[in-house]
Amino acid sequence: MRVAILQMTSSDDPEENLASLRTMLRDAIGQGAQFALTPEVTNIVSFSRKHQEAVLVREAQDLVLKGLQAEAKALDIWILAGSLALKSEAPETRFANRSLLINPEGEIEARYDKIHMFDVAVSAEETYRESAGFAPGDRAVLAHTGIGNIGLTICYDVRFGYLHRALAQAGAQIITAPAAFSPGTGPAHWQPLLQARAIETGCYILAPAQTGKHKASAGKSRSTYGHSMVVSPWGEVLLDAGTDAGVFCVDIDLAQVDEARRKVPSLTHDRSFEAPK
Ligand SMILES: O=C(O)CNC(=O)[C@H](CS)NC(=O)CCC(=O)C(=O)O
Repeated sequence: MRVAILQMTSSDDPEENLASLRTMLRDAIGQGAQFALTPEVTNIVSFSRKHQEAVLVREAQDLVLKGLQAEAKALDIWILAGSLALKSEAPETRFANRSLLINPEGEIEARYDKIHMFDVAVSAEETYRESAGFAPGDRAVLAHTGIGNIGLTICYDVRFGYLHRALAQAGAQIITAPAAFSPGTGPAHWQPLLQARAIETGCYILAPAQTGKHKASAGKSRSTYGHSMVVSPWGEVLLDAGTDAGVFCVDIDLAQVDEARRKVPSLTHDRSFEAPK
């Protein structure tokens, strides 16, 4: 199967982002892709709560999602909307950071709300408090599909290996890890974390990322690390997309999942042990 990783520099305008998605999806089809994946917060990168409140809507009303569903059907392709920022159902007033898997009929096969919130002070200049704006999910999601068993994760989740282990032990062959990784942590952490998750689980890791300097939104600008990746179940980096936006295709073969797990069956070697005191 050929997968297309759509590396983007999303702006704070969902319509503009949908327009560039349409162009990139045609490029992906031209390259023969059967599954296209977009980064975290594909529909909007903005640090302004006020702006997000003004433009974001609930899942059922979201035009980027509707647009992607129409494209999936028209182009006969699977699409992972890595994540969309969406309004939640009342009484929750924070947004949802939701990953949605769309099949070639344009139907939503699976949805996952990011579980781990990025509440981190990387440095004095670079701090994040995702849980102020987004409500965390509390359910791991594994989609059994015609193109494999796909476990959904988002960005900061990459640091929580127990989630990936649970997905793999439930049958995942592919784990998706869309991201808007921070420039402060990316250089040291992004690639080794993805490789570790691949090696521990024997899964393909597909990690489409936001990249570059995003247009200032309400006076606040933001940069993301880029370097979208595909990592094999053996832990080899099959794609490092660098820092330019674009469409990057890689062929994957799910037989490699069985092969990696046959060589090192660590997923089946869990032991229970007394907790440390
Ligand atoms: O705020 C939004 O618009 C959407 N959410 C994000 O971009 C989130 C929280 S700020 N980013 C991450 O999780 C980066 C994790 C990371 O960089 C690390 O683990 O080092």
